[in-house]
Amino acid sequence: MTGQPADPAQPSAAGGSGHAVLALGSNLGDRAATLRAAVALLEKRLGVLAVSPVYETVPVGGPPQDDYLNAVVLTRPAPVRELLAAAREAEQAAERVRTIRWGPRTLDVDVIACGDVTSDDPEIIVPHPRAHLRAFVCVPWLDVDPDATIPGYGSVAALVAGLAAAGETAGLRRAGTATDLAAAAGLG
Ligand SMILES: Nc1ncnc2c1ncn2[C@@H]1O[C@H](COP(=O)(O)OP(=O)(O)OP(=O)(O)O)[C@@H](O)[C@H]1O
Ligand SMILES: Nc1nc2c(c(=O)[nH]1)N=C(CO)CN2
Repeated sequence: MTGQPADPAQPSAAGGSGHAVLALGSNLGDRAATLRAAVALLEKRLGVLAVSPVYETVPVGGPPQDDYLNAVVLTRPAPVRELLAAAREAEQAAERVRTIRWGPRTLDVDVIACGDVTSDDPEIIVPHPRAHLRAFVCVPWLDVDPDATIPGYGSVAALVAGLAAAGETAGLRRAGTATDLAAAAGLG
């Protein structure tokens, strides 16, 4: 934590009200270690408020590739460009190489939402335009914030129910406690 009150609902003039939501994914290299390092970096740059359980997930879209570890992190709110900069810094620290769209990667960090803030800047679209379609985002997000909503799409609980009914959650399973991310954020 950064020494400020850990209240996710605290308003912030810098980044709108509420907290920011970042989604992490890794399917190359030591996936669990990569996620832990990313959470530690996000703690330093933004201040981590909560981390979800880690899920092992079947790849959605893209070429045939190995399974992912996915998790969601809640951070303090910040301007969306700052959130993107922290996400990119974490990806660079993991030596991410961009090749084909939706191809395998050491680390992907997507900015999913930040309270009720919206951005249509193509460099940083908020809420993330595909978040509501992705069980590997919505399921861990719901775990860590049961009251979550996506501006324009409604409650994440309802989205997860719809994804489950469509069979989209079948490719997710909780990873073991060895991948727990809380310690990496200093959350004990
Ligand atoms: N909310 C956002 N979070 C992260 N990147 C974003 C966001 N909105 C737009 N972008 C832009 O998307 C571009 C592609 O990002 P990236 O290569 O991580 O895509 P991807 O993770 O493969 O696919 P997807 O966007 O479907 O998750 C980046 O240049 C980035 O600036
Ligand atoms: N299971 C899973 N599938 C994906 C993921 C991901 O993180 N997990 N990320 C993608 C592009 O961001 C495309 N497909």
